[in-house]
Amino acid sequence: MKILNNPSSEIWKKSLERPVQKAKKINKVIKPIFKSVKKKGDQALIQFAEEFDGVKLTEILVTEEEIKAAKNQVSTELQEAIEVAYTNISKFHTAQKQDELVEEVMPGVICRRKSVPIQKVGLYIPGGTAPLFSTVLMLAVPAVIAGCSEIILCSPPDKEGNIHPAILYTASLVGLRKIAKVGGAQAIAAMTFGTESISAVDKIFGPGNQYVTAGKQRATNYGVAIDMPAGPSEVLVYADDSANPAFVAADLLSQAEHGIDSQVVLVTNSEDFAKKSLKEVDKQLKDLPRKDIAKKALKNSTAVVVKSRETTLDIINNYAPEHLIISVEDEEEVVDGIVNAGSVFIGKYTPESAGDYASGTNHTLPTYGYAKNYSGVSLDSFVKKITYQKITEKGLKLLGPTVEVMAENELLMAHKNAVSIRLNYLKNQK
Ligand SMILES: NC(=O)c1ccc[n+]([C@@H]2O[C@H](COP(=O)([O-])OP(=O)(O)OC[C@H]3O[C@@H](n4cnc5c(N)ncnc54)[C@H](O)[C@@H]3O)[C@@H](O)[C@H]2O)c1
Ligand SMILES: N[C@H](CO)Cc1c[nH]c[nH+]1
Ligand SMILES: [Zn+2]
Repeated sequence: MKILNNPSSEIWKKSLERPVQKAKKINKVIKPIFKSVKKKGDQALIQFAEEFDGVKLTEILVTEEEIKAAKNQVSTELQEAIEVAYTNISKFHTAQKQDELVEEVMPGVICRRKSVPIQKVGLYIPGGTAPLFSTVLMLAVPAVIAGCSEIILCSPPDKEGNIHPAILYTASLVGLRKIAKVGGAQAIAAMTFGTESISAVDKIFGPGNQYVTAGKQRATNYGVAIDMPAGPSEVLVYADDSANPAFVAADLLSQAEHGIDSQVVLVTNSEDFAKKSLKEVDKQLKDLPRKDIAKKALKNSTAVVVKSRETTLDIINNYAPEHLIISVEDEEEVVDGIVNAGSVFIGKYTPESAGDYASGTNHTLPTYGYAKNYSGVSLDSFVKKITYQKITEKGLKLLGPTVEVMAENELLMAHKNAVSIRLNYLKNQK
């Protein structure tokens, strides 16, 4: 991880570029996967599991027996931790429910808006290098609270043809029953087109590697909605001398260990603090089981030393990090200046991993700068909002002439007539 001292905006922009996503190359791989799944259904899924996951599957869907057996393989300690996380995530997502909105905008013209669940949703749970059972909570809890009627979960099988027991345990705790042993772009294609075992869905959710992310983008060509591009994890830590360099290093490493294409950034006003933090990174890295992955991610990573608060905010809002940690004395002042970030962690006792697992917020967040125009997953992601209007006789008499004038001026006489015919009818009633 290199240190940039008071760089110009050209230099910090260049240094903070995310590792290149090989979109062209990845699309070349996933195009035939989509074609094959569309044509051959389950047979293609079995073939790709053999090719990419190294296992010959006989069944795509997880059986009830497998789900029951999974519970015995998850320690009581972990079951209890999952329960705490489940409770917090449920509380925060239930609190996001919105009452139906009703507004009488003029006498007799009543407008309403109501959240209605998306019926069929597909949840992707990554399983390539780490069994992300926490992602099950992040996606399934809001899907259930929203009231989605069909929920399918896809996750890659291991070499024995199993999904990690903690993923199965968590899915069953939340009430999911349809779980498929499919990973990568083939899982996304299956949820897009449907196969014998997997129904086509209306919207696909979940993070994943570049094949999954590109697959989700491709799914949108077929009328399927997606939550957002949620790719390689990243964090930006903004810290001053009041922060603890060991805490900062631990936070940087927590996201660097996700994948070799992850990126972490430190922004600080003190060169000395930057040096201390990077020394801690080297020290803590040695003991990590995933140090080889983290080391590669750190190669894409930078510490930026800047004195001015204005430039700091410029860097953060330009980078638009998936996760932003603010560990400075006047933290709330900084919070007010943030306009682009997936999720913000405030103060030195708020590690990013608390949000990854159990604080209650959602960890499925926009990466790669998409925090500029996307939100993270929330209850809203699982509903669409239908609007309604009811116009009474009195309302039409009041509003009708406005519509007539506007329609006439747009040269759309049929639109005008739909009002005039009613107003004339009401006139003749008298
Ligand atoms: N942004 C977020 O909210 C968030 C949350 C959690 C995880 N993540 C990210 O999710 C990612 C998880 O990636 P992962 O790889 O561990 O699991 P994954 O489940 O996303 O991918 C594994 C699958 O990729 C496919 N695949 C692998 N190599 C392939 C190849 N050469 N050709 C075609 N397909 C291939 C296989 O089908 C395999 O089953 C990480 O990058 C992590 O940072 C992001
Ligand atoms: N940090 C990831 C989101 O970028 C989510 C996660 C799951 N488990 C651990 N972390
Ligand atoms: Zn994480």
